[in-house]
Amino acid sequence: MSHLAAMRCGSANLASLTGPKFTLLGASHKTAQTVLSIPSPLKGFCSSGAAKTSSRSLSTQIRAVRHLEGSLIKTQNLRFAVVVARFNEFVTRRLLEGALDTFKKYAVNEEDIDVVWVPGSFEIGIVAEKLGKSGKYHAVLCIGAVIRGDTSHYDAVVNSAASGVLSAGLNSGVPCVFGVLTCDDMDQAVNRAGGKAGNKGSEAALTAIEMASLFQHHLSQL
Ligand SMILES: Nc1c(NC[C@H](O)[C@H](O)[C@H](O)CO)[nH]c(=O)[nH]c1=O
Ligand SMILES: CC(=O)[C@@H](O)COP(=O)(O)O
Repeated sequence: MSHLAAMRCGSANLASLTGPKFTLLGASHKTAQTVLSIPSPLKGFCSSGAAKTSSRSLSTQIRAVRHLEGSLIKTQNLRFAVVVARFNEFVTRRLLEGALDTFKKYAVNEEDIDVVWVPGSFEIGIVAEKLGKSGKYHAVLCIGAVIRGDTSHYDAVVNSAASGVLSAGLNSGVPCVFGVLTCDDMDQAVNRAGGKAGNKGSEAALTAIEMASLFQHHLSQL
């Protein structure tokens, strides 16, 4: 069912709530129980001819809003690729360590993680896209550290890295997570790679787990 169809169906339900038979306040206890006991999140939510739906099926269509969210617990069968830029390796290695620690903490199997090194952040996108399209991974985590120099080179690398990771995700359909630091100086970078401001590699790994789980457990049948 498309989102549009779901929305149409949703408005049909809303309209029915104002009708004589289906006012919310007038709903019997029995009806409320019926609503709560609908088993599958998708099955029976919307039939093709919403306008022609019978009174009986309408009562089973009034239901709570569904919230779909990735789990940080069911991680055992999730596979990840990590693309890491070697440029500013002093920083990126620490980001990678943070990411691997987090994967371990959340029970991702070591053999389900592949780490791919690239020269710099500019090169991350093309590799992430290839890995995403391989069908071998549930998410691709991209790690790099871009630090401002004297010229506009910084902006070119930052923009390319961000749009490269974004495109990789959109083109492959596999979540590609942006764990690339964009810093004015080395201090800012070190602080975010296990220093005063935490470890952004670790945070990005958590995002990768949540997105992998969301896709695997909720979005794969759409
Ligand atoms: N200056 C930084 C770079 N520059 C290198 C580029 O990423 C790229 O490898 C080169 O232009 C060849 O295509 N990379 C970083 O990751 N961080 C930097 O601060
Ligand atoms: C972000 C960079 O690529 C950086 O190393 C470039 O430094 P510069 O602008 O001084 O050439």
